[in-house]
Amino acid sequence: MASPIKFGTDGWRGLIAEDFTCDRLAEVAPVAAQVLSQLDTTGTRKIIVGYDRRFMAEEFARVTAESVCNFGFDVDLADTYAPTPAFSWIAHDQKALGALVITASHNPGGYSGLKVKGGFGGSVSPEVTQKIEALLATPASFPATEPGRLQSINPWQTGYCEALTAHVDLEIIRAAIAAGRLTVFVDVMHGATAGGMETLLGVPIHELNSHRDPLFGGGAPEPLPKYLSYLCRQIRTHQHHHPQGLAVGLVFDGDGDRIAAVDSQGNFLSSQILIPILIEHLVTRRGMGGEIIKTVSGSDLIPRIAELYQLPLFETPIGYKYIADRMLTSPVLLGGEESGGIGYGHHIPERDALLSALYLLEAIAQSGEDLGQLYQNLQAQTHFSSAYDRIDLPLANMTVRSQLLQKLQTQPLTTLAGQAVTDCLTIDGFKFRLLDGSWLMIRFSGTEPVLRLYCEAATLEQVHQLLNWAKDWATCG
Ligand SMILES: O=P(O)(O)OC[C@H]1O[C@H](O)[C@H](O)[C@@H](O)[C@@H]1O
Repeated sequence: MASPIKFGTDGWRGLIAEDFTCDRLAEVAPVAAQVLSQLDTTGTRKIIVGYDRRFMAEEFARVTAESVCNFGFDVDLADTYAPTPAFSWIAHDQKALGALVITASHNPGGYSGLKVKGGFGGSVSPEVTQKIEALLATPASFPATEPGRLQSINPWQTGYCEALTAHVDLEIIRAAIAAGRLTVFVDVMHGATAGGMETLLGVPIHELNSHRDPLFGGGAPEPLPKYLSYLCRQIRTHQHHHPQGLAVGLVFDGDGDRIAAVDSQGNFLSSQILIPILIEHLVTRRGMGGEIIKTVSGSDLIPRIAELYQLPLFETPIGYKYIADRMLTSPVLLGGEESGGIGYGHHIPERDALLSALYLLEAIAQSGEDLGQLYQNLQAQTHFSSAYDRIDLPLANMTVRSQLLQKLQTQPLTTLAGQAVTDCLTIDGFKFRLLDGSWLMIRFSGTEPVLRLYCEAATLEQVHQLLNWAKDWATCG
């Protein structure tokens, strides 16, 4: 039986042909458009419809566009895939009501989804998605109107690419590539950023996993080390043969709003490391400032970097919508998430992996230093070094979920792997601080049926010890 239509951490996701069907989409999309129009004060009727490279993405986008059009909205329907942030940018640039994007982001190939972006250029707030859910539960009949107009657009030719490249010194990046000082590998994970970096840079780069594969090689288009062994090997081999230059690997998720990287030694760098590197770059080489936003699962290095550069810090639950909300009211430099979403107050209130990639290339080209080296410099400056990892435990069913939640609520953990808990933060999930400064967080995903276990400690050994403890706690009843 299909699951009820629920909006999670970002959008409505579902298994294709089971939960996520054309019929249900044709119901949800016009309601989402109506709710977006209720927020509008300008009188526009324009909605942008975009999609990623998943199974049937074009067909789902057409159903979305036509169903929305039938309710009197004017639709700009993408004629090809593009990253989700491109559609957020277009919605903002075109002063549209918002964008409806067919994507299940980083989820495995069986899933599709619908992300709802506001005309301000980012994810709508939980109040908005709750309103959509409420209207779906009690279908109100919307007044009949003349159908709107439907036109197609090429999302790559809307000004989005120029908006990104305007933020960086393209010439210095191109010169470093041309001189062999910098070699760029990009793993697009078969997703919607395919071709994107080459379009932006205007010079050839090494793009991996470019072809469309709706099964994502049997994994998921999520920038995690377990999917990146091929990229790491390519980089190590390249560096071995070209030791005089620096190589970098940039990795994007299925819809281009998350990023990770690999340094020239083939080491994986998650956004826990990239966020500090990007803050340092924007502050020291670009002379920028503003507030830093992190989610509760962000590394402890982030507050230390904020302190180093005397930047205010703000912490939110997980979900970029909370960061976007804050960006709309405060002068924010950067807002970033553990899962790889990083965005900038001077762009749109949305994560944008391509812009982060450009900034990272600029940081390497300007400093002449490898990403791994830039990270080590920051560790030395803040006198803080740590290791981080996350485990995602599949949940057999909703009963297991509620049992675990009840256990967390009724039997508070006071020690963890033999260490005393000094604090428990419940902004989102349960984040336990331990006596030695390490932390472990237990939280249910809002996008897939998994329990996430997050941990940061002084060494990777300690991280794995704590994660194994948590895994046993979660699985041993
Ligand atoms: O941990 P989850 O609830 O699955 O969320 C993981 C991620 O999902 C989506 O991509 C959201 O847009 C992100 O903001 C969030 O970090």
